[in-house]
Amino acid sequence: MNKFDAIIIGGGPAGLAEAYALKAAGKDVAVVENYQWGGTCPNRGCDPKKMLLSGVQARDRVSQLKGKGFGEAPLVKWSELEAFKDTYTSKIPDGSRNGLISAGITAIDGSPKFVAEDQISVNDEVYQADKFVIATGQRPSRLNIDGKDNLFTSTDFMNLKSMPKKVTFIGAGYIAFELATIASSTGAEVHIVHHNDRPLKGFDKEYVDALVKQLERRGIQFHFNVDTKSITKIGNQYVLDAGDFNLVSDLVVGATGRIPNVDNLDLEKAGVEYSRRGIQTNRKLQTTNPNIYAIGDVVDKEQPKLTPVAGFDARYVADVINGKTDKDIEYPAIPTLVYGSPELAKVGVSTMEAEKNPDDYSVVDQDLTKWFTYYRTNEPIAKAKVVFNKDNQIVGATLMSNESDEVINYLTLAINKKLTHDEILNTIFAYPTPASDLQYLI
Ligand SMILES: Cc1cc2nc3c(=O)[nH]c(=O)nc-3n(C[C@H](O)[C@H](O)[C@H](O)COP(=O)(O)OP(=O)(O)OC[C@H]3O[C@@H](n4cnc5c(N)ncnc54)[C@H](O)[C@@H]3O)c2cc1C
Ligand SMILES: NC(=O)c1ccc[n+]([C@@H]2O[C@H](COP(=O)([O-])OP(=O)(O)OC[C@H]3O[C@@H](n4cnc5c(N)ncnc54)[C@H](O)[C@@H]3O)[C@@H](O)[C@H]2O)c1
Repeated sequence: MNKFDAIIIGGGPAGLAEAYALKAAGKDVAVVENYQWGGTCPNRGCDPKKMLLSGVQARDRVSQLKGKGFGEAPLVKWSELEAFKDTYTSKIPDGSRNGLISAGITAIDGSPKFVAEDQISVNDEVYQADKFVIATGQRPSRLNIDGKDNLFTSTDFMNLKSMPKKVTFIGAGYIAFELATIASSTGAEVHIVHHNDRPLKGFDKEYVDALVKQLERRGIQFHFNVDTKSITKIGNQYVLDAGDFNLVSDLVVGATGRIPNVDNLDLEKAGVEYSRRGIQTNRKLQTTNPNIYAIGDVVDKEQPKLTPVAGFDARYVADVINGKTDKDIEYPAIPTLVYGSPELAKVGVSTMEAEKNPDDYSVVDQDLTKWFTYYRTNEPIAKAKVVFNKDNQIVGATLMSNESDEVINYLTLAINKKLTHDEILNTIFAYPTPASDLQYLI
């Protein structure tokens, strides 16, 4: 029998970070992956999405300066941009697998099943380990409606070889907003169909409404309170039917959330409990079997399911396994960001929570469009709501602009390090940059 100190199931950001951290501590480690080494983020998530968004960003920079040095901005040529994205993603699976092997970590291809509490079987071989770490992530959930097989996923969308003329997204969460913005920059007619009237739930409503208006100005059409009943293929087109509403398009992408990969592992044989929200863990990320941990997106947790959170989980569990900590996991403030143009970002105490507790928090809402950073690029929308506690310490923020992805990170640092206004004021930042605006935000 093959024996290891630790076996990790899933070779995505969580699993790979775990493997390297345990190997660095001298453990004998194996990782099992059943699809693309590297996982969702670099193959079919964050990274390809952000490469495709490069086209939107370049186009918008030009379009904002129309009549100020530029003419009409050209549309994004999808097939060229998609091919550019492929030059990055195509190298990920082999690169990720080879990286493990070079580090002396065993890479096993296949679908594992637990055959005992400390053993898995992969391709008819049995592997035993003292510790297991489950890091199998999530996959797109599919609406349970007639014609659900006609729905494309975010992965299918990012791999399209040509962009259809008319594209519909069902759902109004991160994926729908981001991919709709990309599709729209190619000149496609884009629709977002949502079952209620609260898109991007969890973000400040006023800012979401402003974002929706901005995307409508780009030509994206929103249809709220539409409960999709079926998708029927007629010829080369798809008919979305919701009773009193229907829409014909060339492509319908389901973007109604993701579900954890907990099936097919025979977790029952290892005594690991789970639900449709993911694997149940305690605050040490131990499952109901104390020698089996779960990390990253597959865990049933309240924290957002994001790549840096997966890495944080992995480093923490490595410390637990290596005996470096016996404390419960404590997450810092975690920034979340809807990419696009503009970007909507938040971190820490939400504006909703602050408004509900006016004795504890105050909110400073600022329009930034006239600030130099945004004026020079003629940004159509730039806003910030910053939440302070009673000691005037920044504890949360919601931002909307094309610079939000950078500024939210500075604010995250300020929140987690409890930086004061004076500390920011006494730091000399390069000027003029979004960082040098911090003294006016905090
Ligand atoms: C379209 C999209 C855009 C995103 N954009 C962002 C973003 O901008 N920023 C951000 O932080 N996050 C983003 N995310 C989320 C991010 O991709 C995930 O949070 C991150 O990949 C989680 O890492 P993980 O290792 O837990 O899971 P995954 O990356 O999903 O990796 C899990 C791995 O386990 C493998 N696996 C599954 N089942 C088994 C099995 N039975 N046996 C063996 N292996 C198995 C999978 O093939 C996969 O390789 C995005 C996700 C999507 C879908
Ligand atoms: N920028 C980022 O960090 C980023 C980007 C993309 C994805 N992600 C990760 O991937 C996850 C999944 O993204 P997502 O956009 O699929 O999920 P999501 O949970 O953000 O949004 C799903 C949306 O679908 C809606 N919905 C559910 N059922 C519906 C129905 N029957 N009809 C119409 N709408 C329906 C929900 O109300 C919600 O608005 C995110 O939660 C996040 O963890 C992160």
